[in-house]
Parts: sequence; structure tokens; C-alpha cells
Amino acid sequence: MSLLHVQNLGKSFGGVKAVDGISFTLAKGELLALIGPNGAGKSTTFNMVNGQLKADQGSITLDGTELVGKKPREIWRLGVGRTFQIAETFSSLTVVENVQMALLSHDAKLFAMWRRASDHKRDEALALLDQVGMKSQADRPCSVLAYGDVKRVELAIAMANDPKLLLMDEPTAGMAPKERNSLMALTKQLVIDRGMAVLFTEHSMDVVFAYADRMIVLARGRLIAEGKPLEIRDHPKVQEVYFGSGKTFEKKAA
Ligand SMILES: Nc1ncnc2c1ncn2[C@@H]1O[C@H](COP(=O)(O)OP(=O)(O)OP(=O)(O)O)[C@@H](O)[C@H]1O
Repeated sequence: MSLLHVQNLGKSFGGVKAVDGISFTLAKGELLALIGPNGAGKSTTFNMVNGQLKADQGSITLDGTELVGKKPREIWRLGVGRTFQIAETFSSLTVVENVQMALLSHDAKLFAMWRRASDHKRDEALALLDQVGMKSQADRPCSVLAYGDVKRVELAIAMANDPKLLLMDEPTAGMAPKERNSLMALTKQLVIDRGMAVLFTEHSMDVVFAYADRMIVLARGRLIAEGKPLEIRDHPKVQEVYFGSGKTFEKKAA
């Protein structure tokens, strides 16, 4: 059974229909890529799922619970997580301290409870770091990490809320091809191990084709295609919106 049901979802800004009546589902243990050219409505869709934007029409249910009309914090509590970039202010904390902060937040403890030397939830934080291959770097400050490793810590932070659905907005932006593949392989492993669902946007087609179980394609707010990567690759409408007719998807040069 599907975890997420999106039905006839829509949002306009002035006269622009940013998202125009789209419907799709997402199952547990599935990595679904949301792709489309600039201005297609990807971010607007994401922000309606996490509650930052209120839909004008339609429904979004998670495990049968309606999300439209709920505040971002409530939606987060229901199990919709997202990856955040580690804020500047937290980069001086160590890797494990950042994950401990996220665990405190999940438990709704006030940040005032946090003491720098605290070992609150350290073991739990280390277990999460182990899952993303960062346990050995737990006591290093985040500010000295390689970019790919920061991304792994961000993933561990998102896991602290034990999400049923994880939203990832361009997770591999700015990464070298090797790092990109390693982050997505890790994400896929987490999806399998935790039975989590992932909805992600991505401009890098090699990542999408290698890791997405299924894809949905938006163009000008409408859902124009849906299917497995190979079906999408050969879909005439997709070819057209991306490249103009007659062209094919090509791997981006590394
Ligand atoms: N806050 C806003 N106010 C007015 N128009 C907006 C707003 N947010 C988005 N839009 C418009 O809605 C449409 C969809 O934008 P959206 O950001 O969702 O697309 P996108 O697929 O995420 O694009 P990109 O790949 O460039 O990030 C665009 O025409 C955009 O200009």
C-alpha cells in the first residue's frame, strides 16, 4: 500500500499555475525522483508536501492522514523529514553533537537543555552516524569535513526524526561524480534498511537514472509522464520538454 497519496494538487501565484492538478503516489521503500525543467513546479510541490506552502486545491495524505492545512512542524512530527544544510552556526559543533542536537529536537527538548559537554543521547547519535559511515569522524568539528562527508552527516541528522518519508531537494548539487554516487548509494541503502520512502528532485540525470525506482516528470505545473527510468528516457513528451523534439537524454559530462 502507498504511504503518500497526492491527489489533484494545485497552487497558483497570481495568474501563474505553478502546480496544476497533479496526482501521484509513493510507497514505502521507494525512491521517487521528481524532475522537470526550470520553473516546472518541483519546489512548489515539495513545499506543499512539507507544509511550507498551503495548497489551493487537492489532497496530500501520509498513511491516511491529511497534510494539507497542517503546519510544517506538525507534518514533521507525522514523519515527513527533509535534509537541511548544516547551518553555519552549527559547523563549529562536532559531528556527533550536531546529531545529538537533532535528537533533542525530535524529543521536543528545549535547546536550553543542551549543555556543550552533555553526553545526552550520544550512543543513539553514534548509531546513526554508523549507519551513514561517519562514526569514526564523530568527534571532529563539522567545519573541517569534506563536502561529501557533510552531506552524510546531514542525512544522519534527518534520520534523527525517524522519518517515514524523506524529502531531498537536489541532494547531490555541487558534488563530484564519485561523491554523488556514494551519497545516493547510501540513501538507497537507508531506504531499504529502514523501509523509508524518499522523494527527491535532481538535475543530474545520471543520478536519477541510476538510483530512482520511479520518476515523475513535471512541465509547467502539469505531470506529463510517470514511470520507471527507462520508460521515461524514451518518453516522447519528456524528450520534447527537455530538449525539443528529436533529441535524447544524454549523460551529463562529469
Ligand atoms: N513565491 C512565488 N511567487 C510567485 N511565483 C512563484 C513563487 N514560487 C514559484 N513561483 C512560480 O511558479 C512556477 C514554478 O516554480 P518552482 O520553483 O516550483 O519550479 P521548479 O521546478 O522548482 O524550478 P527550478 O528547477 O528552477 O527550481 C514558476 O513559474 C515560478 O516563477
